Amino acid sequence: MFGFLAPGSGTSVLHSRRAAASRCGRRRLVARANVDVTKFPSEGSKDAVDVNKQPQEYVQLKEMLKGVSIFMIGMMGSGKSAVGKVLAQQIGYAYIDTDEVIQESMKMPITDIFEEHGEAGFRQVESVVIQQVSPYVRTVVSAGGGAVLNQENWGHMQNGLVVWLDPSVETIYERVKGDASRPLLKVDDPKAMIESILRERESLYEQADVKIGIEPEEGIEVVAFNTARGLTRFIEANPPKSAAHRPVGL
Ligand SMILES: Nc1ncnc2c1ncn2[C@@H]1O[C@H](COP(=O)(O)OP(=O)(O)OP(=O)(O)O)[C@@H](O)[C@H]1O
Ligand SMILES: O=C(O)C1=C[C@@H](O)[C@@H](O)[C@H](O)C1
Repeated sequence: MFGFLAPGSGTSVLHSRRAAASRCGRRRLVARANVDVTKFPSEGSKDAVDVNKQPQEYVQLKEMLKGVSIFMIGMMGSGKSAVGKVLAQQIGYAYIDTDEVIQESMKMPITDIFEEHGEAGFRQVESVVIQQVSPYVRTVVSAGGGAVLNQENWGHMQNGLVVWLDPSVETIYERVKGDASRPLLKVDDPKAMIESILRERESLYEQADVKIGIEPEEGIEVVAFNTARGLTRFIEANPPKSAAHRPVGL
């Protein structure tokens, strides 16, 4: 059904009423979620590894990053949390998982959030979390698999470097098939669902600064190492513009 156009707005009255109601619901939901990422780790990892035994890639990456944060994106089960934690530990960064912050803030598991507030409600809280973590430095942020769907999230993630972990559909399925914590995969054919979600999001994941392809036999440590190498190469190819190189007057 179409509504009337509100004068000069280009949006229908019906649509704008709905939008106002949804903004109101959004404010209530976000207030209820009481998101406060400052409760989560923001300092470098306490279990920092022995630098003498550390692979050179991590030492080099840490130096080159100069504190810039890293956002891990990718499908459910791609390894964002597992790999993100290892990477954070190796380079002495803090680690934050947006799914964990959301669950803690809403005091319920993700499946319940989806049931009670729908995927849209979950996405709203997710965006608030991403916005709150975006100014952090020296942090590896594991973003939810669907965080890439929201354009504003991309704006916030541009404060750091974005890494896409990209295993095959088969590998993802093998990792998540026994796990009931992912509401989008509670369907008759989860593998077909993974395929369909990936198809829908692939062009968004492609926007990452660094893409890490993952072979089935590559364990978490190997992928973390490859991620460090990928980031190092990216920074070498795209060195940050230093103040000295900026045109005078800007
Ligand atoms: N390279 C790997 N080799 C073997 N197992 C892995 C690898 N990467 C991740 N896993 C395992 O796969 C499962 C899913 O990984 P993880 O939770 O890190 O994915 P995720 O991308 O954070 O998923 P979600 O977005 O759904 O939270 C975990 O049991 C993890 O230990
Ligand atoms: O890919 C997704 O849309 C999701 C991934 C998980 O990280 C959770 O954020 C949630 O289950 C939704």
